Amino acid sequence: MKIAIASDHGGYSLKEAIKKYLQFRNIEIIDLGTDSEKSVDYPVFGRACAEAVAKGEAERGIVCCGTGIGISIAANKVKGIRCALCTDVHMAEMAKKHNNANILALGGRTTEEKKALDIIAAWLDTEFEGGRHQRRVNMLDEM
Ligand SMILES: O=C(CO)[C@H](O)[C@H](O)[C@H](O)COP(=O)(O)O
Repeated sequence: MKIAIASDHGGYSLKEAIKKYLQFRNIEIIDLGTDSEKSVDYPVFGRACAEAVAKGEAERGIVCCGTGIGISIAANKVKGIRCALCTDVHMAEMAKKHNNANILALGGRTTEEKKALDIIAAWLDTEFEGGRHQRRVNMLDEM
């Protein structure tokens, strides 16, 4: 599996920790920036990650900003993207089971690192349930 990852300055430190975790799991990474804690604009990075997933350059994406809110809004503007901002493991499981979220958003200033990695593990290791949820995902993708 290949995962595209991007953040603004508020999510930079968490992004770097996530990269180490994904490497530990032998997951290939496309790092779309940012490269430091210097202030940047989250829409640029949310869009870059979303476009990489929408074009099939990566199967999934992870985006981080201070809260995860702004960068998830940006990612969800790209057609075909279902970006879920998750603040606990249950939300991450449901984001995959019911929504088949192809991008996960996390807050670098709101979710501590260990919890963020648990959330990522849940999202990666949970299967989409399909069935009635596929119908609803299809409706989302037509919007
Ligand atoms: O987009 C956000 C909130 O919805 C993110 O938290 C940003 O990282 C945040 O807005 C950046 O704020 P800063 O004061 O410019 O560091």
